[in-house]
Amino acid sequence: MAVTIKKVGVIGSGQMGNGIAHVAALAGFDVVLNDVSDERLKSAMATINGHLSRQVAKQIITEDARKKALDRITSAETLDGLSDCDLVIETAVEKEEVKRKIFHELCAVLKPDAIVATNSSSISITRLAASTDRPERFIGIHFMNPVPAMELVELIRGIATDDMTFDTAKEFVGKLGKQVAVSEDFPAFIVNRILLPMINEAIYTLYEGVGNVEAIDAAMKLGAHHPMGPLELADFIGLDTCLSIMQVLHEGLADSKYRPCPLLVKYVEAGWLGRKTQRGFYDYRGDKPVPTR
Ligand SMILES: CC(=O)CC(=O)SCCNC(=O)CCNC(=O)[C@H](O)C(C)(C)COP(=O)(O)OP(=O)(O)OC[C@H]1O[C@@H](n2cnc3c(N)ncnc32)[C@H](O)[C@@H]1OP(=O)(O)O
Ligand SMILES: NC(=O)C1=CN([C@@H]2O[C@H](COP(=O)(O)OP(=O)(O)OC[C@H]3O[C@@H](n4cnc5c(N)ncnc54)[C@H](OP(=O)(O)O)[C@@H]3O)[C@@H](O)[C@H]2O)C=CC1
Repeated sequence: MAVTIKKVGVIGSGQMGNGIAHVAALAGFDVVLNDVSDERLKSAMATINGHLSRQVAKQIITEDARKKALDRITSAETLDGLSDCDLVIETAVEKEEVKRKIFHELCAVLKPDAIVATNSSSISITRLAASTDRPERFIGIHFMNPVPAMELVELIRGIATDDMTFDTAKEFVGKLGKQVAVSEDFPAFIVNRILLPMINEAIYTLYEGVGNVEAIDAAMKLGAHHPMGPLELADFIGLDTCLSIMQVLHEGLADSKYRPCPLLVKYVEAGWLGRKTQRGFYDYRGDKPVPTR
């Protein structure tokens, strides 16, 4: 049986964190948003306001709903501010050691009956659960990017996740107006097991000179009706996140077909992480994106 969720904590206020805070506040939940710096939190609040305002302009929500949603979000620079949340969703960077450290610190201050979730794109839910004091109350709630626009959320149980936690997470996702797909706890789950090898292959296609950035993206947009080309989508997801997911697939499934393309590694090493750093397969610093290869 599900328990009632009223207050939701979100750890990490990047593109996924601000999207999750946005949809949760709009659905009537109180939200506490946490990040490592005040500057990050201020920028996330401005982004959320911008996205809500766009929804007002498109008459998807009312001005009153925008104001009420913003009022429901508070920010917290430390994890202490999340202590009385009923559900905490971790959505910091896709690095296992960072997530484990967060869970260790969070569990020390969080009320014992609260549910802890991760928005990880790929990492074992069972392994992350083992770094908490409550593996039975731990679950993967994997949102898609951009959160306000995408209909799907994957739910992933770890080996110890109990039925109450699963039912509560399912009910929570339903209240956000999203559909659930249940995935077993395998590397990268369902969507990224399929999507990321396609993106990695597009990067190999570029690396081997089969086509340039423009040709590859046009081919998949016009030839396969994808809403974004694979390289544009990689920049949108974040090349650091794409590389981490490929590494989890490669290590977790021990199959060379998941080898991250060396060109993806090179872009990440250069700090060209896509839209969030203004440069990736496209350069976003001008009026319109310009391919970098
Ligand atoms: C990596 C992982 O772990 C898993 C993943 O998320 S993989 C990535 C999955 N996502 C995708 O594949 C996205 C593919 N792209 C698309 O579907 C579309 O290009 C898109 C929905 C992003 C934009 O669609 P579009 O028709 O070009 O733009 P537009 O009409 O302006 O926007 C459609 C909606 O998206 C919203 N949106 C667009 N970009 C947004 C952003 N960056 N942040 C928040 N919302 C955004 C708009 O507000 C709009 O919502 P409303 O209808 O509620 O106003
Ligand atoms: N991008 C995508 O398309 C999707 C991503 N995800 C997953 O969501 C998570 C976040 O991704 P995304 O939002 O794209 O990443 P971003 O890089 O946009 O945001 C991550 C945020 O977390 C912050 N952060 C880092 N360490 C901590 C910490 N210890 N405590 C609190 N905040 C911290 C970062 O701050 P700073 O930058 O200062 O380090 C940054 O603000 C990842 O696990 C990713 O795999 C899931 C679905 C889709």
